[in-house]
Amino acid sequence: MLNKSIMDGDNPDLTEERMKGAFDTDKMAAVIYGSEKFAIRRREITESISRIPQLADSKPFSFMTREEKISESCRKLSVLSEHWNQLIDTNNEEEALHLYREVLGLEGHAFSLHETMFIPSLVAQANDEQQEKWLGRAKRREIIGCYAQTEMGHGTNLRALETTATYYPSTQEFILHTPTETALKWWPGALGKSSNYAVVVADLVIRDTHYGAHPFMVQLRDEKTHNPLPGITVGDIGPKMAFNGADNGFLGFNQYKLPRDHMLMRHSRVEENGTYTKPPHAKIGYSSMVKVRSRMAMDQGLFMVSALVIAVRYSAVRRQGFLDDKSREVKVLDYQTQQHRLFPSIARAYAFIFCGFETIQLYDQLLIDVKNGDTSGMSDLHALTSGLKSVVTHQTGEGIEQARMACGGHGYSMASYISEIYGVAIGGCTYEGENMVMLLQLARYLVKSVELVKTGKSKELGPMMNYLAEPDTQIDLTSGPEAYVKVFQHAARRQVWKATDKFHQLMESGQSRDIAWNNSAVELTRASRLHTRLYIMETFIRRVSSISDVSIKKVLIDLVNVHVNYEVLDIGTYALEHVSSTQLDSIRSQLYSSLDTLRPNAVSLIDSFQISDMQLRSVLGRRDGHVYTNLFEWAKASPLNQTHVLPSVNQYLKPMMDKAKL
Ligand SMILES: CC/C=C\C/C=C\C/C=C\C/C=C\CCC(=O)SCCNC(=O)CCNC(=O)[C@H](O)C(C)(C)COP(=O)(O)OP(=O)(O)OC[C@H]1O[C@@H](n2cnc3c(N)ncnc32)[C@H](O)[C@@H]1OP(=O)(O)O
Ligand SMILES: Cc1cc2nc3c(=O)[nH]c(=O)nc-3n(C[C@H](O)[C@H](O)[C@H](O)COP(=O)(O)OP(=O)(O)OC[C@H]3O[C@@H](n4cnc5c(N)ncnc54)[C@H](O)[C@@H]3O)c2cc1C
Repeated sequence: MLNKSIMDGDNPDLTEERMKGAFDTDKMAAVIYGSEKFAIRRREITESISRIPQLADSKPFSFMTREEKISESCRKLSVLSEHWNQLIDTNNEEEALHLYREVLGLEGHAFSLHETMFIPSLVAQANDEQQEKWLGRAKRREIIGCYAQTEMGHGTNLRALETTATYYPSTQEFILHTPTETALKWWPGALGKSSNYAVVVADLVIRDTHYGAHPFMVQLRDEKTHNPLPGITVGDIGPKMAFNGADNGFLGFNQYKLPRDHMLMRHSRVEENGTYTKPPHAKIGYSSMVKVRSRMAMDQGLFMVSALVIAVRYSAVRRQGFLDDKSREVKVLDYQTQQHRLFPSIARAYAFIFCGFETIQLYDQLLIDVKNGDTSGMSDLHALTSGLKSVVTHQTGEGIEQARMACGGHGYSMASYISEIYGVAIGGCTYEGENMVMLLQLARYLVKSVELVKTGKSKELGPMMNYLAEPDTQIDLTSGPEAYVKVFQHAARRQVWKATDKFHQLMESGQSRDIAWNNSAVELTRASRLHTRLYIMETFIRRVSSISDVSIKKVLIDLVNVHVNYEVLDIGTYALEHVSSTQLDSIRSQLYSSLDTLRPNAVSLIDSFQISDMQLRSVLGRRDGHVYTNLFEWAKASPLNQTHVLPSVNQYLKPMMDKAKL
């Protein structure tokens, strides 16, 4: 059996799709998740979870209030605490994240930031003694932590953070203080009600000199009573667009005393007498953000996949309208428009995940290098992950929204769960650096790269930048995916140079650097997007070329074909400089035929992600495809349907109607 999801009693339309798949979904899972070993571990973990009934949702999540969601996730976390060691290798971050996704889903929970930012901050920023003191406790979950950086008045511009940490040599203490309302920490996940510790980012002040943002380990709540400690104001910021299982919070300090050794001192130090040692790289304190950004291609790829699993499975069981055969309605997945809506997103999701593996490894390597005193890779990874987080979050948002529309009316129902996936994923456009701002960070790097080329220093170009120095060449579109890479290189190179030239010309015309930058910003962000999309395409092709299994490689080449054709058409206005409109027409025809080629493998391609029904929380996306019966059951479970006559009818509608009858 090539598609391992085939089960007796499933919806025959889905079974038919799974029979059509031309490759082994377990083998594809090994490619997606980086190794056969991890793909197997994922399945084992999912299987073990299913044997612990207390880990199941106690009722449909969509019908829960915010308080119920928070209580439910805490209940499950306490059940999990009895099983951690038997379920996962607790030192393996990917296993832990899989466990969280399966059991707790995506709406957030008390440990939302503990694994993703609190522990990584201690790993990257705390010195050995500090790690000895806190890291073990954090890993054993004796304490719950979060990452408190953003303030009500400033998230983007970290240099303007108002919270101060003033050092007093006389007492060898810092005083943490929130001088204004806008200085309140605002947004940190799991801060409001769950965390009892936080890595707090504050402006370090010693003898009236401001040294800028530095991280501090701060206890917020009493470990016995969980009450806030004196001098601390903390609470929940209220409901959000989505992610309402998490208690994003506010935090204020009133002259709160903190011992000297609570500043995280791996890279910068404050001695007892107040002498300050600066870090080996000015931005090393920003590393926790780079860590999360380096994960975002993977995490966003998986958000998009969840929506696509739902939309593709549903499209294979939803029948509406006719093609040739007028005796039976067709699966909506057979419509070219439906394929055009969904398949390019499947391709992007695969591409994002392959990029994600690469950037996660780059971050892990950077962490080792920095520990050994080598900070030279920081700028490259900062630039790469800044662009990547911006492009993948934006395209993921687009892909999920198309997946929702592809499910018609039922996509709009919470039974599909796609709106929740969208709401959580789209937050990624904002958190870890607002997308425009991060595109402009990459643009700084691109402009510097062009300046290197212009001044004859091309040899100093960073990784992935050599194409900026190359001349335009003739493109032979029949020579395979590499030709499409060339189209992207041409378009990206032209746009990067154009934006840089504009910036330079504005400065030459007398504008200050900052004003010239602002007046070139839209062109600069365009350059960053093209450069990043080129990186995604190259990574995708490189990864697929490295695969040896013939059937897996074949279907992934089909997916690459969808990707490259779609992407080049999508940047048509830029590509037109290098590709004629006749050539674009031929790319369009190739895209349509590549959609056709991919069609028989669509369900197997999304099944390969092996996302469980428990994690998916979607009636439309059920693995067994029994959508309609379960849709009715789901609606019957609505709290509104627990009584025939609502109190509001008796109180308002009935008297109103009765009065109208008089
Ligand atoms: C993992 C999640 C899994 C699932 C998700 C599920 C649900 C979601 C749940 C929760 C969300 C999770 C996490 C969210 C947490 C947060 O949002 S934490 C807060 C994040 N905040 C930000 O990202 C703030 C963004 N702002 C910045 O990073 C900086 O302010 C800035 C980079 C924009 C500017 O910094 P400045 O200090 O002012 O520097 P600059 O003058 O612009 O640049 C000077 C030079 O420094 C280089 N540089 C900047 N940053 C770095 C870096 N990190 N590393 C290396 N170099 C850096 C910059 O490029 C400049 O270089 P030049 O050579 O050009 O001078
Ligand atoms: C779901 C979620 C979870 C979060 N979790 C955390 C957390 O755990 N910890 C934490 O500390 N924070 C967290 N945050 C906060 C988040 O990191 C910030 O909201 C984010 O960095 C954006 O900053 P901002 O809100 O100040 O946006 P702003 O900077 O105010 O953005 C507003 C507009 O101004 C534009 N803009 C701002 N500066 C520039 C510029 N220099 N050039 C051009 N345009 C500019 C932006 O592009 C945007 O269009 C979270 C946010 C969300 C939504």
